[in-house]
Amino acid sequence: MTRVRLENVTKVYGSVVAVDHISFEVESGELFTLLGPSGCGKTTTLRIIAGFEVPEEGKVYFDDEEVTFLKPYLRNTAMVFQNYALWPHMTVYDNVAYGLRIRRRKLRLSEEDIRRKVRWALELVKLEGLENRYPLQLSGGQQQRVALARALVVEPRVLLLDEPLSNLDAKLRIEMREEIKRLQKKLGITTIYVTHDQIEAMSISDRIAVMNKGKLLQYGAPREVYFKPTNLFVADFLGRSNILYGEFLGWENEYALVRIPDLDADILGVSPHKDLPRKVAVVMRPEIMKITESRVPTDNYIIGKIDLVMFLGDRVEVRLSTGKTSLIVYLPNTMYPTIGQELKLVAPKDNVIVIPAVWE
Ligand SMILES: Nc1ncnc2c1ncn2[C@@H]1O[C@H](COP(=O)(O)OP(=O)(O)OP(=O)(O)O)[C@@H](O)[C@H]1O
Repeated sequence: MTRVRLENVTKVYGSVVAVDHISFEVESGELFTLLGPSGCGKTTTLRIIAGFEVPEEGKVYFDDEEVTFLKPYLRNTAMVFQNYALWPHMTVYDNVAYGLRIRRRKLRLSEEDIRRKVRWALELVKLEGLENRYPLQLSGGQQQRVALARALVVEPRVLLLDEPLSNLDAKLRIEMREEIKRLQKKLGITTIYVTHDQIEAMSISDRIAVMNKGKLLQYGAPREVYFKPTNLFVADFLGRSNILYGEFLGWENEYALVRIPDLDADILGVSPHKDLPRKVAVVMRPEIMKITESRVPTDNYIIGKIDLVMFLGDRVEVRLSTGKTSLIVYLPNTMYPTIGQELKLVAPKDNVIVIPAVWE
């Protein structure tokens, strides 16, 4: 099992800083996800770890060994690509065996050893019986399984997955992400996963690193990053948020008090920052707001009128018009809200997040 550490890594293409002084550590056996919008530098970071790219600055370590300049084939990583990158003229068996055959001498493998290992990998990804098919005779999901088997068969120190589910339909994506998570836990391979899909990232990862414009903005366990975003980009990119701008008035015990002109009210919330500037943003997730029957205003009391109702199956999403703004609120699917209905809500102050009002 291998720890992966990046120290201050920077990669520049011409005038584009693809990766900008990034540092993080992936623990041994962990599933670590790089999450961010297109072009934020996720793939470049992965390619640096694989050794396909050499950074201009910074260092990469596998455990305590520096590998920044080590050739890719000496790192023993395996990569799975979005487009599978299977060899169309080779059968499933030969695709999976390929990595073993090129290492055959070094690893002193007999044809029987190879057969055993290929069988093991195909069993892991549930493709037994399809050994003699060609990639084009397989569905997208099956092709992705072959790609996964081909990566796992060499028993890599580090498994690198670059948007592996992007080409699959929604249902299959959910099925495969479950399977990847199960497999990864079973084998305990240190895995670095790249995606722009925040739900996929939260569901599959031990920890997530959120990137934007080449920079790593925050990393932590999914719950930590979701519930305690330290900046506006993370709050907005991960999950859905109501973001309201206001003026920080000071601390009331451990709570930040914020005047919000759009609500014509003061809101209390918690902050991951000890010091807050005057201009702040208040983040309220749509699911934190609770209906109250109280007419007596309490902390973080919000009253408004519903102007849009959307039934989403597992919940009802409403738009609540309040003050000069409109909030997204999730209600249980047992409720039948209607347009024009008045709603009285409380946003529990421990679930309201206050952060500086800057987008970086
Ligand atoms: N070989 C290259 N030559 C020039 N610019 C590049 C090269 N590779 C990446 N870039 C640029 O570096 C930036 C980061 O690209 P990267 O592919 O790492 O982003 P990404 O987050 O993986 O995006 P996507 O999800 O779209 O693949 C982008 O602006 C991209 O255009």
